[in-house]
Amino acid sequence: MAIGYLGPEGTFTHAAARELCPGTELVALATQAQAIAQVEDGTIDGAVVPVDNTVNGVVLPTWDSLLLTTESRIVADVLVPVTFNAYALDADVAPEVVASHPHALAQCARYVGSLGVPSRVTSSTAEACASLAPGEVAIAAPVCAELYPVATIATEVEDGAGAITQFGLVTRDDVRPTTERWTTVFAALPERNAPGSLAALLGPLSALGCNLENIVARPVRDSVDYVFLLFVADLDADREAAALESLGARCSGLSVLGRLAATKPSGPDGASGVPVRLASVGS
Ligand SMILES: O=C(O)C(=O)C[C@]1(C(=O)O)C=C[C@@H](O)C=C1
Repeated sequence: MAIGYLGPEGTFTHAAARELCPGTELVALATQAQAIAQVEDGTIDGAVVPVDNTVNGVVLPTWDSLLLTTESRIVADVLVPVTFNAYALDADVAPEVVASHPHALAQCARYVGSLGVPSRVTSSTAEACASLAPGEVAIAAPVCAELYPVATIATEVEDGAGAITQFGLVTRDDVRPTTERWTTVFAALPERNAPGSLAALLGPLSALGCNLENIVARPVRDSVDYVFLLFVADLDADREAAALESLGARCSGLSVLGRLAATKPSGPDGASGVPVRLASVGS
């Protein structure tokens, strides 16, 4: 059993993979696109990928990669609190460049701006530490202080405390999480050439008592069409079946990209999925 993750060691995805798949062989890969493609073609048994972040929203490269698959879907998930430190090879560094994953640079925009130097985008936060050059500052997880030969020059450099990233386990098995309630992610291609086709697709969901929590439009490759990612929350099995039937009758293509547990333990205060997101937005 081998599970891929966005490497190298010390990424937030690595932490999520250890939580979701304890005792399993973990394989470091360069991108989540590569990880999902390797699940799809059977090279690996599963992959852990970021799906949503309380600051940056849905993680588009993950969903765009899932849209290219036919067998793979998200079968389990976990929330990981995200906090960043700044590292350099030398504690007395005069910063010339700041390096990290684009999501990390965005979540630490104030600190990054205060350095007043150009950014170097890396494939992950830990990769910034692994490839750190003299004169560079890397932004990465606290655990990187133990994994890489770096000096910590600042801690908790994120703009706002309490950010959380949700990670999903992608496999080819259609195994539901052991919960009664979950958010199902449907990819639906409505019949677009008629006025009101999107409203016709979505309207019946409310009559079925389904909570449409989020909707994201993504372009369909090699076409002028868009596919809509529908995050429908608080579904039990019956309601999910009814939602599938209703959507299927009103669109030209439909697939289930995965199920995310609506309520799960995690976060420093033991708070749960959706309520955490709402609480952090409101506070
Ligand atoms: O670079 C990492 O450490 C990752 O696991 C990726 C990732 C992301 O894609 O959002 C995960 C969590 C953080 O929000 C920053 C980066």
